[in-house]
Order: sequence, then C-alpha cells, then structure tokens
Amino acid sequence: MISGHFQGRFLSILSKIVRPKNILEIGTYTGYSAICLAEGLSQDGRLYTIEVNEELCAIQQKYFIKSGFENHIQPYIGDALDLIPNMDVVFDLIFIDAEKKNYDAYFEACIKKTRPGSVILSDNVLWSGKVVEQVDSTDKTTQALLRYNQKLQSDPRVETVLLPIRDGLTLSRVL
Ligand SMILES: C[S@@+](CC[C@H](N)C(=O)[O-])C[C@H]1O[C@@H](n2cnc3c(N)ncnc32)[C@H](O)[C@@H]1O
Repeated sequence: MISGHFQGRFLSILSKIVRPKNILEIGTYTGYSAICLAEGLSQDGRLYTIEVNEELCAIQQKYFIKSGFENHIQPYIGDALDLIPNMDVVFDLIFIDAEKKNYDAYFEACIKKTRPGSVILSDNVLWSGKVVEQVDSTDKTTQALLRYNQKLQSDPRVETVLLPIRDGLTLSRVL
C-alpha cells in the first residue's frame, strides 16, 4: 500500500525536523514516500531506497527525475535483507515499509546501521485494525506484526510511540 497524501506530508515534515544526512527506505514501490522523505534531506544528504521488484525501476526513475531529487536518491534493486548488511552508512532516518512478516528482521538489520538519536519508522503496524482483534491462527502476517509491536514497546535499545496515522506508524528513537 502506497503512503497516502496525509502520511506523505507527515513523512516530509518529520524528515525536515530530523534534517537527515542519510535516509534508508525499505520498500520503494513507485517512489512516493522516498520523495516525501527526501524533502527533508540536508544539503549534501542521500536517500537509499531498496525495492525487490525490478519491474518498478523505470517508474521510480521517472518520478525521481520529476521531483528534482534524483541526484540525492540512490535506488537499489534486491532483497533488503541481503543488501543492508553490506551498506557502510550510518542512517539518521529509516522507513520500513516492505514485507510485513520480515519487519523484525529488517529492524535488526537496520538498527546496526544507526546512532543514538536515529529515528526508525515502521509502517502499517495496525494492519487495518487486525492487530487488536482476535487473530486467526493461520494469519501469519498479523501475528508477526503483533509480535513486532510488542517487541518495539519493550526493546531497551529504542523508545517507541505508535502513531494512529493511516494504517499505523511507529516512531522509534534509538537510545
Ligand atoms: C507498501 S509498498 C512500499 C510503498 C512505498 N514505501 C510508498 O509508501 O510509496 C512495499 C514494497 O516493498 C517491496 N518489498 C517487499 N519485500 C521486499 C524486500 N525484502 N526488500 C525490498 N523490497 C521489498 C515490495 O515489492 C513493494 O513494492
């Protein structure tokens, strides 16, 4: 699901407050949230965005050029879990928005690339409200998101608040 206009404006203003030098996004899709986040980059800042579906490359490129941020956005094609361990970058802001069942694995890969004060955002954590309903034993995605939300609340490495924006967005500050 693409971030809508309201969430896009939220990502933009948050990024402008953080003023990141380096942003990491997991799940580019068409590039909408990448462009919103890029609006807050510092002058020499860079946004690294990872997408597993190579068919989306051309459309992303079209929008990155149209946005004027193409020289600040570094798109990667591949599985984020393969690529992140090899990235020699400290990220100030991270946006996790890909396969929900992998959120814990993305978070663990990402937190190694942060500093105290870095911000990690995780999208769709309310999963259309399914995380507060009776969870079907076959619904592995909701189960994974529930575990992830609980982990973030008790993880001593971060301070986390769940914002009821759109489909739920957690904001975790690395301690
Ligand atoms: C919800 S969409 C991203 C929407 C985008 N962040 C936005 O708001 O404009 C999720 C994307 O993550 C990609 N994805 C899924 N698993 C991935 C992985 N392991 N590594 C990189 N991208 C992945 C999917 O192909 C899909 O395009």
